[in-house]
Amino acid sequence: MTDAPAPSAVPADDAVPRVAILGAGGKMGRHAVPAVREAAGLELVAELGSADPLEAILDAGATHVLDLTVPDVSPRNAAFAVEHGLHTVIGTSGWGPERRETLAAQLAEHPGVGVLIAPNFSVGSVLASAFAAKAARFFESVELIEMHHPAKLDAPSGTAVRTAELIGQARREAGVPPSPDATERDPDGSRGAVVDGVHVHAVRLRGLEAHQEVLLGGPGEQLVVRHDAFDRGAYMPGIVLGLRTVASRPGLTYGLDGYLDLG
Ligand SMILES: NC(=O)C1=CN([C@@H]2O[C@H](COP(=O)(O)OP(=O)(O)OC[C@H]3O[C@@H](n4cnc5c(N)ncnc54)[C@H](OP(=O)(O)O)[C@@H]3O)[C@@H](O)[C@H]2O)C=CC1
Ligand SMILES: O=C(O)C1=N[C@H](C(=O)O)C[C@H](O)C1
Repeated sequence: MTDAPAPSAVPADDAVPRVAILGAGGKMGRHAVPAVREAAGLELVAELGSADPLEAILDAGATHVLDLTVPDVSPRNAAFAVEHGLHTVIGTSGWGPERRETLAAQLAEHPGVGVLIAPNFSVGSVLASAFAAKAARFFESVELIEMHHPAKLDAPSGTAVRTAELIGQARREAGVPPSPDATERDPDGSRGAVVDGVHVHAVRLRGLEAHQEVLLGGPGEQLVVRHDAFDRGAYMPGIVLGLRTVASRPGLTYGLDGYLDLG
């Protein structure tokens, strides 16, 4: 089984994170269960699904929660975990600014509790988003295409939103004007969603897993930053890293890049 890609201290025995996985029977959960079970310095104490009460987390003596559920229930799960002083790693999508603000406010009342919201656990994806953000100020135009399997519940993807936010911030800080666009008429929304000034297009296609392209355009040239996740194994090292690290980072961390030394 894969292990964490970046160095992170394996805690002493008395501080071994005791992990409850919410959504253990889902596509992500089914990979995360063996990954957590086999990771040095982590103990898996509960595998929970939608039929289980959240109190089962406490009954199992968990110190950490890994949320891999659905956008509608993830905020309720996180609020329960924080209320009970449990460090929490969230992979579920749908954590927009309002939800993050609410959670940060709750965390302020529970100093010492750490929460990581990781829109993407894949180190390659996190790097692709960082590269795109770094490049964004050098190009007039930027648009994003995210492509996923058709079972995905939300659009645009959490990764696309996070990437667009990073790009938007980089362009704002550099004083880059909006991408040029002469569109006058778009009754059917063909130009996609606009997230932080970035047009985001979502594709749902049988055969795909999780893919993203950031298109950056300047006079006479294009740079494409693309990432492909072919298998959910791509996310497991990031999950293990998150679980090993979250207790040492009180408060809210948004993005696995917060735990990676990207410079
Ligand atoms: N951050 C990242 O790197 C990644 C994030 N994701 C995100 O993770 C989430 C899960 O994805 P995926 O595994 O593909 O989705 P699935 O639909 O396969 O699984 C979701 C699981 O959530 C469970 N669930 C629903 N409600 C509850 C509840 N109240 N308590 C506990 N469990 C519940 C369901 O359990 P049951 O079967 O019992 O109903 C189901 O097994 C999505 O939001 C997805 O976008 C996906 C890939 C990577
Ligand atoms: O649902 C998925 O599959 C994925 N969801 C996450 C997202 O919304 O960004 C991460 C990855 O894209 C796979």
